[in-house]
Amino acid sequence: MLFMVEMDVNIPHDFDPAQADRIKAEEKAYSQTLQASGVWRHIWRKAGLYSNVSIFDVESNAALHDLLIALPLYPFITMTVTPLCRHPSAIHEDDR
Ligand SMILES: O=C(O)C[C@H]1C=CC(=O)O1
Repeated sequence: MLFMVEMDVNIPHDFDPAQADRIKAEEKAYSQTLQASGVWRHIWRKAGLYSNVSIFDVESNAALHDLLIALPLYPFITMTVTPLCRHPSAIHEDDR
């Protein structure tokens, strides 16, 4: 099942910068592990924003939920989740 997830990150200005850097490093490692596994198919920065748009390929809504709430930055992220399905004009076989 494919989902588009838009993540807007908002770390409070008074949050300890060293702690923020540690959480960001954990987030990067977590994200790259999931990308390598194929579950986190795409991640794009929204230009000019501390936001991304990502595509996940997971087995179920519950699997996506578990994956998202485990994000180290989760407490600082506002998310919008959109289920996706294959477009009838798509030409790439993996767009499903
Ligand atoms: O920077 C972000 O967009 C937030 C988050 C998502 C993946 C990652 O490495 O950081």
